[in-house]
Amino acid sequence: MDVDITRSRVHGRARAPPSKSYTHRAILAAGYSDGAVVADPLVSADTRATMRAVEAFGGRVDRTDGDLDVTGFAGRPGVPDDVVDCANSGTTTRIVTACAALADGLTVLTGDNSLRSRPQGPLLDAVDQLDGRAESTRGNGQAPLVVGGSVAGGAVSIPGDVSSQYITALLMAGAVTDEGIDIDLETELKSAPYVDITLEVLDAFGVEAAETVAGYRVPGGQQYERDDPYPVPGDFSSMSYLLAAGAVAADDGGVVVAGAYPSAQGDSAIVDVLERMGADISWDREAGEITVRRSDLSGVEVDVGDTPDLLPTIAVLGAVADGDTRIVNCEHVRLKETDRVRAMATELETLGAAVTEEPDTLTIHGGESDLRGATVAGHDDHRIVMSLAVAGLVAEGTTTVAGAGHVDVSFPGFFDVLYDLGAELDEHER
Ligand SMILES: O=C(O)C1=C[C@@H](OP(=O)(O)O)[C@@H](O)[C@H](O)C1
Ligand SMILES: C=C(OP(=O)(O)O)C(=O)O
Repeated sequence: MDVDITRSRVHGRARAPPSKSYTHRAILAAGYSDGAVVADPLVSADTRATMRAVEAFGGRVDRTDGDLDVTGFAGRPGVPDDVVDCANSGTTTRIVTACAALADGLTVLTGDNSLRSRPQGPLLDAVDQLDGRAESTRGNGQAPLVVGGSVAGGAVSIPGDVSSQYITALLMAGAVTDEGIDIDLETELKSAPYVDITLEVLDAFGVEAAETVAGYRVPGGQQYERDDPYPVPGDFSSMSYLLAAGAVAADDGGVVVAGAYPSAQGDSAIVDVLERMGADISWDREAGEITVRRSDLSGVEVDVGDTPDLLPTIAVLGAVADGDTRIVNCEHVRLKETDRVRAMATELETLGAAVTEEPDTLTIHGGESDLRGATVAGHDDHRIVMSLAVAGLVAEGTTTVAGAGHVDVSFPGFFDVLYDLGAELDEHER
């Protein structure tokens, strides 16, 4: 599917979808337990991959009244009957790899083209250090993967600058090993708030884990337990597109985004970034509502070490702002569904923006008058698609975003929400 977006104004109220990161963790935590209910989950292509994995390990996931009723495998994942398809989801691949290392037999994991080009080597190496078996079938550190080995716990040393999901995966699996897992970080940890989300979800399921001087430690022999339904908060990465749309294209009362309660999500930093750029934005934390009105934006420097998923949104804001926006510490953002630094540089240039790309920095030399509608590639990446759709609201004429259906990965209904806010858009098959 492609989407044509014509320059238009937006206003009104929208609700953020539930958090993808919390939903993945809650589904797997419930899988590690006897069973639990995940309330108000994100049901999207990525979280469906995690549901499939829990079922492959012997659990069951039923949808009841919008909740997920998960029957768990009680800390003992079975050997799947078939290959586990992680589709486009890096999170699923990592948390399922560590879970598969507990099973008494082998699991084969694969996914789509993008997923099969993402780095898994450090996690495979960690499983190896724990005396498990973890191999890339092509020997290139990428999926398809073969994993197993009844890992009993131990100590691992792992880089922190490739993906925090390796740490999340080891902490979640380590709790049900005999010995627990000690994680020694070889480098600075990127995307660190995502490990905080993991610790929060573990705690909510009665599992203890903590930061140490060298990294993290999770004691073994624990049980995941949760009596009350686990409530998933709203997703700040998804909110970033709606807030950006309000900041660059709102009229009347602006855009109000509901479901914005404080949580461990680093991506709530989008509020601070917009404020620093000069946006008229206010966050009522108790009501869980953020209101943003259109204002003149100025370029700023943003370090995305903790918040890689905000890069496409900030890049578009930078293209509309006056002056330079420097997005620094972004090398790990090249390891996502696509190389998002390169993709945003390419597509913003197609729309007429001036951009300088360096290995670890993306600089956008902004100015709204420069953006002109054009056909841009979505790079089969939900975040590239959604951020370019926001650019389409301000680019002169019509912008066509190709491959727009990928929003299903994290924000199904994104274009309906944008349309309801008043965006002039047309979805069509190619
Ligand atoms: O754990 C998570 O839920 C995520 C961690 C981040 O990845 P990295 O840790 O690989 O940077 C982020 O980009 C991804 O969208 C979700
Ligand atoms: C990178 C992302 O997710 P994952 O790593 O789970 O594919 C994302 O949602 O932007």
